[in-house]
Amino acid sequence: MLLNETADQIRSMKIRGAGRIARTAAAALRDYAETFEGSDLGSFRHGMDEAACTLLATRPTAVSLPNAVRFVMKAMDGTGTVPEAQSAITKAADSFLLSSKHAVEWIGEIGARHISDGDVVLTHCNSEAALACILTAHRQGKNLEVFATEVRPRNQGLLTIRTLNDAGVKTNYIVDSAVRSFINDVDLVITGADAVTVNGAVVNKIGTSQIALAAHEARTTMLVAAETYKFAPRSILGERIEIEERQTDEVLDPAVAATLPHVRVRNPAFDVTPARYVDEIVTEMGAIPPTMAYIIIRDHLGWGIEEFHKDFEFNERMQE
Ligand SMILES: O=C(COP(=O)(O)O)[C@H](O)[C@H](O)COP(=O)(O)O
Repeated sequence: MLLNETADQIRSMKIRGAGRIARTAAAALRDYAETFEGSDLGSFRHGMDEAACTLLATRPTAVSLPNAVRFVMKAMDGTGTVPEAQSAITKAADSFLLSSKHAVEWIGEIGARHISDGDVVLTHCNSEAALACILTAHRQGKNLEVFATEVRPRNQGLLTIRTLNDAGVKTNYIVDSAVRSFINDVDLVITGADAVTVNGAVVNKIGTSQIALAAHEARTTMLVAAETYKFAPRSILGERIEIEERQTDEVLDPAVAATLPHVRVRNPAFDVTPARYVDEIVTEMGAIPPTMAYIIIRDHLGWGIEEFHKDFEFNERMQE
């Protein structure tokens, strides 16, 4: 697929979910690099910067996207020829794809240990990482029941219930506003994440923070399943995660909206759950308290403060 087509598919949400978006972007950069013909390293780098920019502009919230793009682009550092740079990019992209796949598998294993036989689990949206925990526990023979929300307005819950149904997991499908009515029947909430900030706040599908509040009030455990490449390095510098606000026609038919001149339709796609409402974040490095986010960013992702200078140079180059 051409890079612009890939970008369109991410923008229109044909490809969605933070992990998939990141893997798709890494593969798109690799494929784009391989199509370059010529020997001028400057032109190659310029083309790669443009491709990175195109991908980064698709959706603003999932931090897995800039983290994946940076990981792949950084591989060009120190290369002296186009073939060298191409091969470094291919290697980095392939290594990201493999480690991302393994991360989800590990999260499944670790998350499944938090699920006991007979548990009722509630999940929101359609998260590979959250589903990995549920499906691993199911494969281990634990008897589970799941509540899955509808996820207005894009109904990602449909994807979730199909997957759960295909695996033979007993599932209840509920509208988003029914969460509080059922929360006392639930032992554990597991969601995914689009971003985790340095203070342990979790950015995920709109409605997650309401579910976390309901879980907190009911003393129901709230787990977040997230690969470490969803942790947001730039939040160390106080940079906020942009919450994507999508087109209003996803919420209300434009013909109806046209009859309501005093009504403004709002459609934020994500919200922020403060760390105090999250019991643990299940990463491929283990389950951690959300307050350990800084350690993940600094020690595991390797983002010391000096890295921001390099990152700044990269951003400057991309804006040229
Ligand atoms: O909020 C969403 C998807 O939102 P959208 O449908 O708007 O992309 C998912 O919970 C996270 O991205 C985690 O998913 P995963 O665990 O698969 O990375």
